[in-house]
Amino acid sequence: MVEYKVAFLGPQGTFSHEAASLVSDNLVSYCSIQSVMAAVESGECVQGIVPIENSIEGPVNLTLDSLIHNFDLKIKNEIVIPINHNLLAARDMSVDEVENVYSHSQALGQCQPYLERHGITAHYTLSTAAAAKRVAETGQDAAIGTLKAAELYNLKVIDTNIQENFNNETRFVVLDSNDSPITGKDKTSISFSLFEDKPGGLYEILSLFAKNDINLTKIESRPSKEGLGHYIFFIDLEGHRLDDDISLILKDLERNTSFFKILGSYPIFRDDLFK
Ligand SMILES: O=C(O)C(=O)C[C@]1(C(=O)O)C=C[C@@H](O)C=C1
Repeated sequence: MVEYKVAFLGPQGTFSHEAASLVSDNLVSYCSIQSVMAAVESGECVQGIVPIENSIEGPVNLTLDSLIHNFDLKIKNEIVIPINHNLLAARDMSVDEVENVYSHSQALGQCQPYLERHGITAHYTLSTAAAAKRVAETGQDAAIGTLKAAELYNLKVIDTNIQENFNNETRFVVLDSNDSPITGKDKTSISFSLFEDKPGGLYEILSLFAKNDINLTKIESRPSKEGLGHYIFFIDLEGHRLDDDISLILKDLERNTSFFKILGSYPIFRDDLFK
């Protein structure tokens, strides 16, 4: 456990809080993903924990976009935790009495079939715990959130495990001003844009990894915000940016792309990493 301050998406009782608790006891809550990142960039906190992807809903776009366009932070670690969603309300009621539910967009997405089945209307909040807090304060409607949030905000648990499937996991990243040294079991996250839209453009880049037997664990694209048809690609690969073969490929990639940013090298998540 580290002593320095670590920022997380709050308030208390979010899934980000659960992930951040694995890293530190000295946690500070912020109300948005951008304010977590700003706290690390300004030095207010040494590290920040933000969600980056979910096994049902996919990428957390705000995290990807902010890492590219707004902040210069490095990924120091990844944390994967199982996500079980619960329906919470201020009083005991049956699911069929619930008409409106509040939660984070990712959580609402992960529970969408359940909400549809019960005819419940979804409303967004900045986090699951912000929704729980709102329901506790107004005494109205329901929230989707953690059991910890039910305990903290004194809410009744109306239903449990309401997500679409039982293998729901979210991957969080620990952001810092530096990434991690080589451990031998690492991953590297990079992002880049192609010079031009031409046949085989992305294939040429990907073939650099294939030829060197480097396994890619994720590929994603986001609009570059320069107009339709312009994209930024995000790739996670196995290995460290300082490994000999990977550092050569990354240099080659930098020369052959119009935009290139290394988001960081970090140990591949294992359950025992933070114990
Ligand atoms: O609102 C929370 O509890 C969060 O920590 C955010 C978040 C996310 O953005 O993905 C984290 C995990 C779950 O996937 C749902 C919501």
